Amino acid sequence: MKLHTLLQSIPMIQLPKANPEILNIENNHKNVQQGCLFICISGLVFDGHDFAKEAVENGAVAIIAERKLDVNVPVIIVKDSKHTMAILADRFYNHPSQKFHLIGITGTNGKTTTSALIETIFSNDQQNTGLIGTIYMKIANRQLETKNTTPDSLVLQSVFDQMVSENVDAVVMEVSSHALVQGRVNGSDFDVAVFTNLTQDHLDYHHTMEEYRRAKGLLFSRLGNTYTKPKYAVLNADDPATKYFMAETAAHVVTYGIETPADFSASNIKLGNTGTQFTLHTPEGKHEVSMKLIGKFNIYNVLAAIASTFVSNIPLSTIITSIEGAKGVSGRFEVVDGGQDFSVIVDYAHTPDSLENVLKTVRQFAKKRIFVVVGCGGDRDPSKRPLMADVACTYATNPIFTSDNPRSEDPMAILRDMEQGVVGNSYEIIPDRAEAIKKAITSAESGDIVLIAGKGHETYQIIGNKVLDFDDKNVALQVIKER
Ligand SMILES: CC(=O)N[C@H]1[C@@H](OP(=O)(O)OP(=O)(O)OC[C@H]2O[C@@H](n3ccc(=O)[nH]c3=O)[C@H](O)[C@@H]2O)O[C@H](CO)[C@@H](O)[C@@H]1O[C@H](C)C(=O)N[C@@H](C)C(=O)N[C@H](CCC(=O)O)C(=O)O
Ligand SMILES: Nc1ncnc2c1ncn2[C@@H]1O[C@H](COP(=O)(O)OP(=O)(O)OP(=O)(O)O)[C@@H](O)[C@H]1O
Ligand SMILES: N[C@H](CCC[C@H](N)C(=O)O)C(=O)O
Ligand SMILES: [Mg+2]
Repeated sequence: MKLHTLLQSIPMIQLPKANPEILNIENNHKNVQQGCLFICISGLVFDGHDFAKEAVENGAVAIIAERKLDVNVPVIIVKDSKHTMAILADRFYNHPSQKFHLIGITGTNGKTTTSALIETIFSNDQQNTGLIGTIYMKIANRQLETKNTTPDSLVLQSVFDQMVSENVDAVVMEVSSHALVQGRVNGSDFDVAVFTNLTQDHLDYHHTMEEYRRAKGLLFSRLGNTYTKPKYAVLNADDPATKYFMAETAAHVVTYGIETPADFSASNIKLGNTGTQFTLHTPEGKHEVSMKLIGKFNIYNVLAAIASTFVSNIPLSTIITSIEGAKGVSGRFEVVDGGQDFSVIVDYAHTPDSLENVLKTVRQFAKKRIFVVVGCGGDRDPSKRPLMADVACTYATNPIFTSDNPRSEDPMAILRDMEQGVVGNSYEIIPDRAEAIKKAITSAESGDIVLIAGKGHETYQIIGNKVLDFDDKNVALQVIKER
């Protein structure tokens, strides 16, 4: 595409005389090749403007920047290069998200689980699907690795483009609050926006819960109806933030809930340790549902998935059959069975609310002791550390505090932050995660439960800037074998 054609999507800019063919767009100078448009982003760690010269040496034929640069290719000055990048990427790939049905999910917990359920429902409706989220991206039958839960706009639009090429009908994606603030999804044409819940996380980045809520709200405030294409905001009626999102959105509001009257709700809930039953209420009547997913929190995820696929015109019978057959997601309340006579569960709870939900669920079935192995991520919201430690001590009989991706922080300093939340309860500190898991599993006896929280599907432990192989499930299985 010619530079001038691409730049038509940006208002009030000074068009350069030169009009080179743009073969690709890049924001990391290391990836720049001949014919690229290089976009300078001032990030939190680096300033892309510092790499403009190297980008030109690598073959950049034009540059988008927020200030003048001394380079021998055209420089187009914009107010906000991150925002511009999203708009240009959408234009470069010819507006791919307008060519399929796009569902975006935001919320503190439950995004990955709900997106997996939605993807299963669309697949069972014989639709070709795409998925973008924490664990992986999927284009039809191809899986790709992800760096972020929501990729930056260049990666996102390029993946959307590949989805269009592979005739994908419906795409479900997790939309993180970081992504909304950083404009990673600007230019993406969502048809359905889903809200799971809002509880404390990421205050290192958003500072206050109000700011965090405002970030999540961007998914709904940018969603507006048009005559030809209705848009839906699927909101959790039981969460107080829903009132705020309702006021923000121009889309049709569809609600789900358990405690508060809603368009989609659940009653007669029976929570078991191998499955869950409930009566589902929908605008098309009520149905008995029996599913394998465990815990009240998963009823919320299921209701969100049911509501968003219902408004996407999937028959209710297909939706219910899919929910009843759904197996759950890797590292989310995943049972580790090495033939032992006590339960071992690996779960991705890494916020106070998710840890509380999952421990409350475990308590409902616990006959004897509950061991919980838990840590808190380094370079992430430090204010959740004492809260998570308090939750662990409140609901588990044998809490063991350990490390969970300490990153650049001293693991002991993170553990000391956790200890601040504990008053009077006993706990153990074992900084080495493998040792902590070993201690819990070797101490457990028949009828006990061991919950290993925080890393779920992750296959690494980040210590300093080293990414070491580490998998809670494998470590647990190994210890069970050696017992
Ligand atoms: C704090 C944060 O969100 N950072 C994100 C942000 O990075 P940044 O703006 O700081 O970028 P930077 O590294 O300073 O680089 C600035 C510019 O210089 C360029 N550069 C940099 C170095 C170089 O040698 N050459 C070069 O050209 C970079 O390509 C970039 O364009 O933009 C990048 C691209 O979108 C993200 O990958 C990066 O995520 C980092 C890795 C991260 O850890 N983010 C986490 C907190 C995050 O985003 N999490 C949410 C999930 C939360 C949840 O699920 O609850 C997510 O969506 O993943
Ligand atoms: N609806 C829910 N409400 C509260 N907690 C939940 C809910 N669903 C899942 N959880 C808990 O949160 C953990 C993470 O779930 P999931 O991966 O689906 O959320 P996520 O929003 O994608 O998280 P992340 O933002 O880290 O990617 C689960 O392992 C479980 O402990
Ligand atoms: N999306 C979350 C994942 C946290 C997972 C936990 N294992 C950690 O490293 O803190 C985050 O980036 O905060
Ligand atoms: Mg996720």
